[in-house]
Amino acid sequence: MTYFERLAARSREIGSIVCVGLDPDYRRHSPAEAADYLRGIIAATAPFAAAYKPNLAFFEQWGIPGLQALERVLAAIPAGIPVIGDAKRGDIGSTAEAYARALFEAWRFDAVTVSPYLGRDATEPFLAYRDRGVYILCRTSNPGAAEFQSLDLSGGGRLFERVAQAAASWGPNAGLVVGATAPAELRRVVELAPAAPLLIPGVGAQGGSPAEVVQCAGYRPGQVLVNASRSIVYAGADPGAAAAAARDLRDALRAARDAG
Ligand SMILES: O=C(O)c1cc(=O)[nH]c(=O)n1[C@@H]1O[C@H](COP(=O)(O)O)[C@@H](O)[C@H]1O
Repeated sequence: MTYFERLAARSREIGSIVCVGLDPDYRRHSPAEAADYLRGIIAATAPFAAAYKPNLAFFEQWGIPGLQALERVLAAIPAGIPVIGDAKRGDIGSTAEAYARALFEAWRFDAVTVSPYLGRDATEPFLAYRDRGVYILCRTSNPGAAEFQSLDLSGGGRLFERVAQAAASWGPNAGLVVGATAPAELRRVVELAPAAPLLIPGVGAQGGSPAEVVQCAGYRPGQVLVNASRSIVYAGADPGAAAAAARDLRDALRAARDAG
């Protein structure tokens, strides 16, 4: 089975399109404590998690002990729950090959995030792993996202629109990252690339609306995956609060589906 088939199966099995982001805050823990803490979060949130998404930066910030923590976190994720390695890589082909080997073979992620900025050849080493998923940054969730991504390409639409059209045709295992904080752009991406699977971060701490996400992108297991990190992992004092936050997000997305 491909990554997107596995994700769809997991999403349907548990009735959730929630991705739980695993981004430890260095101010709160040592790397070893972070691993213990996140293992507790995983145990508590697994019933609601269609996927997990550790962002590598939050582990790399500690150096080697952080990578050891990541190894322990990944080992705690139950088999059958896909894991996205959020690394946002992008480089010339030979370097991209090394990145792809690192993420898919050494770390064994089911999917990764990559930047389209270097062009198709730089994403091919990732897309060559046909059973894995490759989410290409299209319209990000940050306040300055429009600075480049919304630039008009004289007659060719805006840059993120071009990325949506191009990346969607790069291979059956290519998906797009579109932030929940930009609902109009999300709707436009779905118009331009209706078959492209979407990873949608930006609800929770960044303020995006789960209901708007479903209104713009639909509720499509495997094709639409909505990530929240801080608002789940640090929802409260114990893993029970994280479980409640993940469940609430699952329910908000379902309610939007049922209302539509
Ligand atoms: O690729 C991503 O996942 C990503 C893309 C984007 O446009 N915005 C975005 O927030 N992310 C990541 O999604 C996570 C969001 O975290 P919270 O804001 O804590 O929910 C972080 O790991 C971000 O790096």
